[in-house]
Amino acid sequence: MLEISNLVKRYGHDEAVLKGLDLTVEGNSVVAIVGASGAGKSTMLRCINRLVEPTSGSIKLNGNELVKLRGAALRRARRKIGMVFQGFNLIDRLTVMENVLAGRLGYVSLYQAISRRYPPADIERAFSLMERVGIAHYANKRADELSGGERQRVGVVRALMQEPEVLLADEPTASLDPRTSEQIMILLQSLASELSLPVLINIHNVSQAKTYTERIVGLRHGKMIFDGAPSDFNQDALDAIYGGIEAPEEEVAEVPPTAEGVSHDQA
Ligand SMILES: Nc1ncnc2c1ncn2[C@@H]1O[C@H](COP(=O)(O)OP(=O)(O)OP(=O)(O)O)[C@@H](O)[C@H]1O
Repeated sequence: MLEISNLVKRYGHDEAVLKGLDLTVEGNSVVAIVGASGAGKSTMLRCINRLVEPTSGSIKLNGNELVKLRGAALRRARRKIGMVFQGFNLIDRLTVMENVLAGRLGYVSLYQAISRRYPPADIERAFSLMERVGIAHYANKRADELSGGERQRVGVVRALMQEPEVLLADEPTASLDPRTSEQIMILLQSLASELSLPVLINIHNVSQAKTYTERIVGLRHGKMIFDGAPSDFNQDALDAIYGGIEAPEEEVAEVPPTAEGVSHDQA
């Protein structure tokens, strides 16, 4: 379980970007974080894995306070936080398997990593996860030979190799075409349930948030102004979050796409 209490982040002397956020996410839940550009979505995710230092507040993962951790304790805690990125963050010249095994870097010794002598259990886990997401046949391909959707599956498997207790996804579908985006959202949804993993997804596409997550958190100027079920995310909520700032283009569609129209083959 992830418990965020009164989280504040101020960059330098500027106005706070996060103004006292409270959010609790249980295992299995897929939560979409929506909000206009600059609302603080990425800052919030980055505070959780401490890529950004929170100014104050508390972030607990399964009871362990993350905010005060330093050095080795912070590195150990970070292993439990998987991250999936918009731009995939793969090493292009390495194979899919090598990229996936990079998810174990927090666990193996420097010697094992440099000599690529990962324990057999890591290799087995890598294959089984790659099979699960449909990329096992690409194990020896260079990462830059894959399509965007395949590359994001590599990114997801690499994050899962960490045996995370929470998965954070920062705009994981923003670089993908609509159909591939939907497949990745379905994959994240299924994995959350299979692995009892809380998943937080920063997403601009409100239609996808409504279709593929079970809870939407809306930020505006660093404050949470909506927290509820997708069915309650109505025009008033949209106006409150985006009113006067921007109209997310996907909301032009009157009817959000439903899961029925999407292939579940690879989910
Ligand atoms: N390293 C930084 N130093 C100073 N200000 C920053 C830094 N990172 C982000 N900000 C500011 O914090 C605010 C929130 O940014 P953040 O990236 O968290 O928003 P966001 O909701 O994720 O936006 P987007 O959807 O465009 O990614 C913005 O005003 C941004 O300029």
